[in-house]
Amino acid sequence: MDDKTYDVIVIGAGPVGENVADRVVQGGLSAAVVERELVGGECSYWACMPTKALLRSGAALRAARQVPGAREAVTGDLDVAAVLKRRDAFASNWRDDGQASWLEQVGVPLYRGHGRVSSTRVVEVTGKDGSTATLTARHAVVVATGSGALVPDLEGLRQAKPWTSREAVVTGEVPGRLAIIGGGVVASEMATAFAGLGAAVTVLARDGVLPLAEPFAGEHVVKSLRESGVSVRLGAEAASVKRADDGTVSITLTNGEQVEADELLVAIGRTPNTQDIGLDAVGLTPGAWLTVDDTMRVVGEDGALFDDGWLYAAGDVNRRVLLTHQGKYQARAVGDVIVARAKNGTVEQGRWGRHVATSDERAVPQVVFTEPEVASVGLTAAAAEAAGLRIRVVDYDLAATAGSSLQAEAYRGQARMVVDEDRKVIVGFTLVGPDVAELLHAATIAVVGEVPLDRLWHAVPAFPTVSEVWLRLLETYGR
Ligand SMILES: Cc1cc2nc3c(=O)[nH]c(=O)nc-3n(C[C@H](O)[C@H](O)[C@H](O)COP(=O)(O)OP(=O)(O)OC[C@H]3O[C@@H](n4cnc5c(N)ncnc54)[C@H](O)[C@@H]3O)c2cc1C
Ligand SMILES: NC(=O)c1ccc[n+]([C@@H]2O[C@H](COP(=O)([O-])OP(=O)(O)OC[C@H]3O[C@@H](n4cnc5c(N)ncnc54)[C@H](O)[C@@H]3O)[C@@H](O)[C@H]2O)c1
Repeated sequence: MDDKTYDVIVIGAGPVGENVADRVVQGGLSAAVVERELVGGECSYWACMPTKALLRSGAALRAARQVPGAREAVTGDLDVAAVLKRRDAFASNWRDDGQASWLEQVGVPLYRGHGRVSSTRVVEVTGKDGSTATLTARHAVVVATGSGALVPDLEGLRQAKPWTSREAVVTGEVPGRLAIIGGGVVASEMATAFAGLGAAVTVLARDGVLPLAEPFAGEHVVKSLRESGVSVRLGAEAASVKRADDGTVSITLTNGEQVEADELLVAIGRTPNTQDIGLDAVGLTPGAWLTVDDTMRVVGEDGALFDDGWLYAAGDVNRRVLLTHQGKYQARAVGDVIVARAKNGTVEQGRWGRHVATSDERAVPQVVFTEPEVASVGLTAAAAEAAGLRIRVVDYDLAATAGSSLQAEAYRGQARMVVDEDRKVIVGFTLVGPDVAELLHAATIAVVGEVPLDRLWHAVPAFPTVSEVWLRLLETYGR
């Protein structure tokens, strides 16, 4: 490999890193990207895309079974081999040719290898063949190295070789019995997917299911998982794990009970990929999340700007929001602000300015692709109260709209809007129900746009759609 100088060096070509580089180049600077694995990162090959492919066939089957006429046409269960094949295709068969050639097209050189910061604005790249390159940045280095699965220090757990989300996502076989430690997003989605694929699933949800969402979201998901045969053990905490010679995994709970399974998935959150990226070489702490200011520049433990501001961190690694779309939103802001600073342009860093990721604070949309789906944006009622807002909570039964009754028999769901009473705007919105994912963006626009409730009365939902819930919520709130 050769030694080169670029305006910007990005470490990590996940969804965030590749977008930072693209934006920088669009702004007229040069950028290079360093990637140790596959261009496209976790999201493309081990997370968003393949997991949603694993979930979609089951959702389509359930939807057909809920509509008379279609129901009669469905005679069998999921074709597991076909589902896994579709999953493989959505993970591009774990080949990154497509995304690597996109980088080439947009004019971003790719350095394949492990990147480490070695000194101010300098990144050393070590290729798999041991070759090295020294890349120097004129303006900025952006760390976009993402995160990996967190595996806790539980007695016997590592020796039992548990699955993390990666092994669950790539599996070629559906285990007969799958136990899951965790009750968050990964645990809920993978319980839904593997139950649909025929596994007997046990969820050990120490802190409940989807504890950060509105409480009714977790309740709906638990009810539905249980109806599909999943054993959901709320409050159950694993104390130790042992894998027997025949492959059986035994999980001993803190109350002494035992749960047996053929595979164990650990899904309790993420850890930053900062252990071995040279942070120690510049006086930062390896293995820690990188804290940033509003323009994604790394700050020290005291909150002061790190050095002269040459080091940025975007995406999972800065822990602001661990979601692809928010990371890419940060990437657009970071790419643009680096260009602005390099050209001595104006930095728009006020609230909702071009160079800051204001939505990260209170307007993050997320869809959990469980059955039913959970789609939310902004603050839950509890979070809004904790933030000191004077709120009113408005709930509506999603099944009571004409659109939902047409969509499916025995449709179950709920909607909640959280209104800031002082400003009469929506600060949080949650929808739970089949196929609510595509309803979310209207709520995101209402929250980000801080659209006054008075004006929302003029946004008339089409009849007969599930979106009519917007009108029902306003009517419930009163005019
Ligand atoms: C199972 C699962 C499902 C998910 N589903 C969704 C979803 O449906 N929707 C959603 O929005 N989010 C989802 N997420 C979250 C999403 O995957 C992440 O938020 C997103 O991938 C973060 O992007 P990133 O670019 O910051 O990091 P990553 O995608 O982790 O990419 C980081 C890249 O940096 C590379 N890298 C790391 N260290 C180095 C180094 N030293 N040198 C060179 N390269 C390096 C890595 O190889 C990787 O390619 C899911 C996560 C999981 C685990
Ligand atoms: N559809 C999506 O948007 C999607 C899908 C999957 C993952 N993701 C993202 O990926 C990230 C990781 O997901 P995740 O589910 O691993 O993390 P998470 O933070 O969503 O959930 C982890 C859960 O594990 C529990 N927990 C923590 N420590 C534990 C312990 N020692 N024992 C038992 N339970 C414990 C927590 O209370 C929490 O409920 C999340 O930030 C999520 O947003 C998003």
